[in-house]
Amino acid sequence: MKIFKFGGSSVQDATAMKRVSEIILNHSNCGIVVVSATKNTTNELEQIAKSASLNEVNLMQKQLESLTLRHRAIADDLELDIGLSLSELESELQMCSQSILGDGEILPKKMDALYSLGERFSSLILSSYLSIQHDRAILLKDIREIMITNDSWNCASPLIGEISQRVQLWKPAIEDALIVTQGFIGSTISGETTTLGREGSDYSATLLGEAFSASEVFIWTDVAGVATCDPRIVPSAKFIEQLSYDHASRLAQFGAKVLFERTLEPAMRAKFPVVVKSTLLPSEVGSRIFDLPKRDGVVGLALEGDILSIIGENLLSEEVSILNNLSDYEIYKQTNEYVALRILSEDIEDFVREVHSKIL
Ligand SMILES: Nc1ncnc2c1ncn2[C@@H]1O[C@H](COP(=O)(O)OP(=O)(O)O)[C@@H](O)[C@H]1O
Ligand SMILES: N[C@@H](CC(=O)OP(=O)(O)O)C(=O)O
Repeated sequence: MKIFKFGGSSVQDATAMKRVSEIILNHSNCGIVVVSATKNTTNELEQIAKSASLNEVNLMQKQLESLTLRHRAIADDLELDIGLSLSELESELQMCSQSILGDGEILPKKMDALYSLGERFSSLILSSYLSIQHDRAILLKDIREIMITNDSWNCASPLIGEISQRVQLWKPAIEDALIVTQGFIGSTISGETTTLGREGSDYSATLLGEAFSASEVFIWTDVAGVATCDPRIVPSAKFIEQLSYDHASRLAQFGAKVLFERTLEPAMRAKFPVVVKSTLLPSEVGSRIFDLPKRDGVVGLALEGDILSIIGENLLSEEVSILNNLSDYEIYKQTNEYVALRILSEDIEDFVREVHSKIL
């Protein structure tokens, strides 16, 4: 059984949802679909919380209206008859926002309750669309039934033992239906909503992969895999077809936003591959991350603020000496596995392109 995770960019509008449906149709061995909130929704929920906390009621109402209208428009474009279910979520959205009104600050616990609406809207819309497009039974499930975490609001840690017990509840359903559920969100043992950290839906998917002994977890996104650097910064960056868990983890940890930094922990424990693919170009091979033996040399670059990390294996030699020809940086940290530079140049992205062209 495979698990597919679709990020916010992959479900951003009706056209994107149709693409997702097509991909699922072409993969009958997909058993669980994990979905993120539609693109930008989680940021918008943060803006709503901010307006509420500052008691800016009119602004908050405008922001709420725009978010709900956007989701209604996607549902209309897909010709879905889910007005009542959307109304229920909209009421909860109002309630969660009202609960923050005038607080003067955003309490992390209240933010988690509000955050959860993003993934619950997108999963409702996607599952409803899949139900009318597919012959297979489609079941929308609330991941909070099984994704049990501690109460570190906004960046909760999963309770693996608890999750592995709770998945038994879903096992009969998986026999007969394709399950659609939410990434990012979870629940404490006592039933209060938590989240795994911004961008955490990748982690939700691999945690489910571990709990359900999935054969593979696919992360479907807007790029054709993990590249040697963020393609938005370095358009000539190459997609890496095969990567070790360690190298992919390090790229993620040092800023490669394509994967949430803890994504590969469950995959390493349970030893299943994680495949990163593009929803826009599904026929491209993508990147396969597995127990690949390590090879010496540079694997890729990751940028976080003004820190550029060169990731690889046995890096102390020639590769890094190339940097001697460059100015405008200082070595921040250097190990066998990575070299982190603080970029002093005004044009950070230009510096990254230069390093990439010399080193990869
Ligand atoms: N090394 C990298 N390889 C591929 N993409 C990267 C890398 N580093 C950063 N990215 C960025 O990650 C983005 C995909 O992540 P994200 O925006 O979170 O997608 P999603 O909406 O699918 O969750 C890409 O559009 C790309 O700009
Ligand atoms: N919606 C959440 C979780 C997430 O992982 O989103 P995405 O898959 O679009 O990066 C966020 O934006 O933080």
